[in-house]
Amino acid sequence: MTDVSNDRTSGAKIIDGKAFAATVRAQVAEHVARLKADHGITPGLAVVLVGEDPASEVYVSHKHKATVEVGMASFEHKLPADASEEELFALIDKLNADPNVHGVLCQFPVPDHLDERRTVARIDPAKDVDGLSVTNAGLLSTGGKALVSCTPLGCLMLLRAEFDSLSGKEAVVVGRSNLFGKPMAQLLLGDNCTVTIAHSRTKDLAEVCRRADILVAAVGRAEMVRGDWVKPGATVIDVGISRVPHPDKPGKTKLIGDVNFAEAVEVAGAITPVPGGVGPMTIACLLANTITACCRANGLEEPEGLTA
Ligand SMILES: Nc1nc(=O)c2c([nH]1)NC[C@@H]1CN(c3ccc(C(=O)N[C@@H](CCC(=O)O)C(=O)O)cc3)C=[N+]21
Repeated sequence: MTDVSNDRTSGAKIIDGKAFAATVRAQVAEHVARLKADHGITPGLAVVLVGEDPASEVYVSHKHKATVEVGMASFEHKLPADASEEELFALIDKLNADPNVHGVLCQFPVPDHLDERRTVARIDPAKDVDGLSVTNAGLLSTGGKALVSCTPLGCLMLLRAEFDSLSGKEAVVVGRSNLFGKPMAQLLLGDNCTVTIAHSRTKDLAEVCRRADILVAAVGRAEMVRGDWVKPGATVIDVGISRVPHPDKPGKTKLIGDVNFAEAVEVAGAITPVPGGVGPMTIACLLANTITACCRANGLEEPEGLTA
């Protein structure tokens, strides 16, 4: 089957995350223009990259480009792979204190001699646009005004657009990371879903997944979720991004998700593709979080629709 448009007669609706992300970025750009015109404020995002991981370099350059495109200030800081914790923390302290920087993100993974938990803890929670700090995770789970981790926030936006209401839906999140699974579960709970967090030790994982009206796969294992794990008509959100050798183009790679797309698309009601699904939403939500942080820092009203 080659037709992947939304009006096919069989198979699932393909959720176009790339197009949705473009609308989010356009909203962000409008707010940036207003902040500049009405208040003389340019929202700024600082990204810190330690070491020379090629995948991370690509992500960071995508983030930089997207930031500049919406009219924000982008501050890129690269530290050598052998940078000490003192050097990294000195940089984070400087960004925390800089009034032109409203969001601070340290790209992960960091080299082994550095500690992600300690790094996140060093970032001012008000600038923690990854939503990873203990403060933001705690605010999210207690229904407060958190900065919410970008990928789960993007998934929530896609899901809200698919349904009139998420209330009462059976949601299964496969994966329990602090970066994704846990905040995703909290967001779905906040929208009144019945939430199950499944993971690698879950008994009868396929059976648990088959209960889901909303199945969110973030296991980190390529194509692990098979077609017969999907309840007919379910909405499937694929958070996986594995880079594998391209089957037809020697020397090239391709991205695949945690869901076996070809199988699942025949069963699901709606499904996100990889690429072009969740990934672009992550970057759009990073920009959205920077606006939110900027408005809060300046005591201004927050834009609607860009937060949870
Ligand atoms: N502190 C931190 N925060 C992050 O949010 C973070 C991180 N570290 N480390 C790495 C992961 C990964 N990540 C992605 C962002 C965009 C795409 C994205 O735009 N993907 C496109 C395709 C891109 C391509 O073709 O390579 C898509 O799925 O369509 C994917 C993955 C953010 N991460």
